[in-house]
Amino acid sequence: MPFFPIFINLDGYRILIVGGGHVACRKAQQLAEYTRNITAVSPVFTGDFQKLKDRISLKQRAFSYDDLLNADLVIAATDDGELNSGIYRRCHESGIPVNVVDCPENCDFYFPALVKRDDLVIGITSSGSAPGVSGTLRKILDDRLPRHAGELLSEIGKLRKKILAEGGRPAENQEYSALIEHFAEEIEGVFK
Ligand SMILES: C[C@@]1(CC(=O)O)c2cc3[nH]c(cc4nc(cc5[nH]c(cc(n2)[C@H]1CCC(=O)O)[C@@](C)(CC(=O)O)[C@@H]5CCC(=O)O)C(CC(=O)O)=C4CCC(=O)O)c(CCC(=O)O)c3CC(=O)O
Ligand SMILES: NC(=O)C1=CN([C@@H]2O[C@H](COP(=O)(O)OP(=O)(O)OC[C@H]3O[C@@H](n4cnc5c(N)ncnc54)[C@H](O)[C@@H]3O)[C@@H](O)[C@H]2O)C=CC1
Repeated sequence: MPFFPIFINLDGYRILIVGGGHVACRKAQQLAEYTRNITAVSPVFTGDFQKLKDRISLKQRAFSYDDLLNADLVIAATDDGELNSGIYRRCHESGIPVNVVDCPENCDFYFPALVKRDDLVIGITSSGSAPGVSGTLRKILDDRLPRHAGELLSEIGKLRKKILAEGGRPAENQEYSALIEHFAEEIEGVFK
């Protein structure tokens, strides 16, 4: 079965990343765009990972199972398969959602490839079939999607809020429909 995409508000989630390598770093870079409450534990962090130190709490030591006591969402991203499976089992016992990077069967949730323009977020998955394909499609969309798509969305969002505050219905508002039409034309232009 394909994976179902769910977009989560990460406010209030304490996220724990176990591992400090290439894969853990990619997960950390993604998550850091959506929340500040991230801790990573690893005896060694790559140079790119260390660049995130202002946004992520880096604990330079081996993982301890006690680390799970302060976590609501866990990413097991070490190169130690046995440790990753152990983290999976303990998270399951404790009811903590977990992503295990070397074992799709041991994942409660999966990372998508992401295209982001402010609040506009496109998530892509191959449902585990071939993650490299998700990354390739992400690059194509990211190159084409206009940089200002997020600003256009923000403008439309502000109008929608105003209409709702005045007791109106966005779907019946001409200015709102015209802005969405303008948005569609801008996007369609680059995909023709
Ligand atoms: C199940 C999942 C679990 C999860 O990690 O959440 C998973 C699992 C595994 N990935 C593996 C390999 C690779 N993964 C990538 C890249 C990405 N992987 C991502 C997600 C996911 N990967 C989830 C499924 C999502 C989906 O199906 O779409 C992306 C989309 C998001 C992200 O990581 O942020 C990100 C692209 C981001 C971008 O470019 O935008 C590359 C390419 C590269 O590194 O450039 C390779 C090498 C090429 C290849 O194999 O395709 C392996 C084998 C490891 C080994 O060989 O040891 C496993 C384990 C297994 O399959 O057994
Ligand atoms: N899901 C995905 O997107 C992908 C998953 N993988 C898998 O991800 C795994 C990790 O790959 P890389 O990041 O490239 O490896 P890496 O060798 O760059 O990093 C491994 C990290 O694990 C840390 N680590 C090891 N023992 C630890 C412990 N006891 N406590 C805390 N941290 C510990 C190391 O310090 C290191 O930072 C591999 O098993 C690989 O098969 C690989 C590519 C993509």
